[in-house]
Amino acid sequence: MTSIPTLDCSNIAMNLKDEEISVETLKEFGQNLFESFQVYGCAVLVNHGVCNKSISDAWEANKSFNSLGYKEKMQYEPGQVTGFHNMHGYQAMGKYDGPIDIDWCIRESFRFVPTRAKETNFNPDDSVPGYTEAFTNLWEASYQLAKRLLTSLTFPLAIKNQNYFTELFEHIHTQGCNATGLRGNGYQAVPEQLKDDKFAKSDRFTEHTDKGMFTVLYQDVVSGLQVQARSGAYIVAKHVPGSILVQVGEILQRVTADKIPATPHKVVVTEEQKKQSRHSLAYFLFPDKDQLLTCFDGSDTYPPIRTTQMTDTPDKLLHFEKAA
Ligand SMILES: O=C(O)CCC(=O)C(=O)O
Ligand SMILES: [Fe+2]
Repeated sequence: MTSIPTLDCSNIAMNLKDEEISVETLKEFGQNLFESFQVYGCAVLVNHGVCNKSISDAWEANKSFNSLGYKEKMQYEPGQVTGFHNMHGYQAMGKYDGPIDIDWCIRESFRFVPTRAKETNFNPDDSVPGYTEAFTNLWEASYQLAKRLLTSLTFPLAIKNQNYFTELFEHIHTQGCNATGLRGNGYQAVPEQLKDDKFAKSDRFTEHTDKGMFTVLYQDVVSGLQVQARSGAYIVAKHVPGSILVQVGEILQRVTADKIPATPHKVVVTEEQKKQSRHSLAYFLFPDKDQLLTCFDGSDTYPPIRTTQMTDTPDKLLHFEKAA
């Protein structure tokens, strides 16, 4: 069975400063990343130089948070918020509310936005000491990686300005201006009493495309993620120790006028995996909330739209209305 290409990032790794990487090196990497996106919609990155401790600290914080009781987690649920960029906190999705008295949901997540963390009470440090610091660190490390990858993608698209994409999130560190978040996902093991329940038999995460520019995903040894290649076939995203998976989001598809299409993916579960919980960390990079998104090639493949129109309109079809 085909597998997702593994890209060796040693030459562009995060322990290297920008000035230590030649244009030729970045160009070659960008071409490989682009080709992987073209065929598979994603790429597995190894030797990326994102600090192991940042990954493991956030990983442990996420696991500890997911293992808390439902009532405790709900203290960090922000309720209704105005605007996606303000969404920071816990969300239980697919909560079981059948005849058996049990606290169980298919997927739960904590969406962490550092600038929001500074101004809200929805930070779980009382329950998981060090949570905010760990999530802030991995959020920042993922941002640095994402910037380098986006700079490399300007070459295969023949964009002269190497900062073309990175200029879309100049206000990423300013409160209230940007929705970029690190989401800690948790999929609980299916309780024995629910094993024949229709609800408990469904996928852990139904097929979807992510909305952002792209997603930087830190995966579990408990697999289940499948990614749709451009051929239409679903490919199993195996866990490669120490690796990072990058996937294309809807906004990158839009601004590249379909040159890099968004990647459908889902998380399925086998009978064996149902006995195990699963965790993942997904970093979603968004342009600034008021940024006007236009097609990079000046074409009118899609009409200009602001980031908030993409993030705050639930109907995905609207996002992909072609220009008349
Ligand atoms: O858990 C995973 O591996 C995938 C998560 C995902 O697709 C998402 O958070 O959007
Ligand atoms: Fe996703």
